[in-house]
Amino acid sequence: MEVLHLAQKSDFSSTHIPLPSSKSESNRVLIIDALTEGKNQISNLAEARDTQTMISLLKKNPPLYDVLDAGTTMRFLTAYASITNQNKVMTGTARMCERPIGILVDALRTVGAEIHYLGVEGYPPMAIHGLSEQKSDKVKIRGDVSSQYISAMLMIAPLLPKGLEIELEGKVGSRSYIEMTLDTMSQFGIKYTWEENKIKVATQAYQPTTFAVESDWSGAGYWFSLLACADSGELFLAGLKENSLQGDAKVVDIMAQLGVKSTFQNGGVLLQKQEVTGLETWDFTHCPDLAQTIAVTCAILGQNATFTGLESLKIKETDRIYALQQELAKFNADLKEIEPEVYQVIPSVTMPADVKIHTYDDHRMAMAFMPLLTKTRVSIEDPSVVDKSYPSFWKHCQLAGISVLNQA
Ligand SMILES: O=C(O)C1=C[C@@H](OP(=O)(O)O)[C@@H](O)[C@H](O)C1
Ligand SMILES: C=C(OP(=O)(O)O)C(=O)O
Repeated sequence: MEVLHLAQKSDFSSTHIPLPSSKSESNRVLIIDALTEGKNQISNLAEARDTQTMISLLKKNPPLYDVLDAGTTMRFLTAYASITNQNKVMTGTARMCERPIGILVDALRTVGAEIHYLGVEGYPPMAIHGLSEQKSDKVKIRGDVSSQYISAMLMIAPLLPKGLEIELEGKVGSRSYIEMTLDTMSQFGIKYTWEENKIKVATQAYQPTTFAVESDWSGAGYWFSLLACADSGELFLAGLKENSLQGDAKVVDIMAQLGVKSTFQNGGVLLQKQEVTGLETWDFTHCPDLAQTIAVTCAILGQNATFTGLESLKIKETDRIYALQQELAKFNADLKEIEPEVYQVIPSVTMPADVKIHTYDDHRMAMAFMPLLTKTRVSIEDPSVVDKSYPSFWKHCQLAGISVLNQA
């Protein structure tokens, strides 16, 4: 297995990081663009594998949509293939076939799509035979498993002959991603209402528009974390906006408590060190992709923070709770469940002279543990795992002056 060695370093003076674009925004505009038959001017699409897979599947339109490990690509294309009345087989990596999709399939079947499971009920692979007639204009979707099912239904809603009312049932997680979907749809001229737990979208046409994808706030988080853990320095993150569509922009507020000051300027954010005030508790329900980043930062900084809202982490690229516990233990830290669904970060008291991080086929495991290099020598197994969202991540580490040594 390939392993990357990162030398210890703790000063990052004036580095400019040309962040990659957001894969979440990219995958939404690609679906909307396909539904408006490509009359839009879209720029800054993500280099992320999840987005490149979406581009290639939409362009080549093969009978088998193999999305690899991309959750949004799987969920959004399942709805897209249904509304465009195509016969498709949807599949992905072994892990993708363990990530549930039954809630979306049930919603699509309710509106009239014909979908069959080819393996285990409720999970990919599935065969889609399209949606020839709309059976219902109302669906109920539980909100506590994945918001991607709701986003997928929302993006096809304007094209349904009778429009769609989605009733969100129970607790709604990753709400910021539903808002991102609706905000993006608005930019393409779509009107909707969201009152209490009902979102209504009438039949209407997407209007061609110009859309520039913003840099990725989830990817930005690793640089905030690096500076939080460093002794000194300054980093500039390019292409981030103060009024972002992305919920992970919350990292600004979290990191303000963990010693990083953010100043929006020159089309990006300047990060500077400031005093750590301490992060006591944080609810990650609406920004789950920041959880690994903040857990590792707290473990390194000696912060006993309490985390909630981690329920969805177990069904992502890997079981991220288990993966975090295993890897934090390598430098004597932990993420301990102190009561059901309440976790406490137990920080490291003694740091080994080197730590080897296993990455569990999860890009965020590789990137979240990178800041450990401020305290010790780090090696990262299977470093190309970052390609899912941030293929230039290790090059950007080199830009920051980190010595990165690749070994087979
Ligand atoms: O809609 C999106 O772009 C995403 C929604 C979130 O997933 P869940 O809704 O499954 O939590 C997030 O974790 C994922 O990285 C991207
Ligand atoms: C969970 C993620 O992605 P997805 O669900 O789209 O595979 C992620 O990028 O952290």
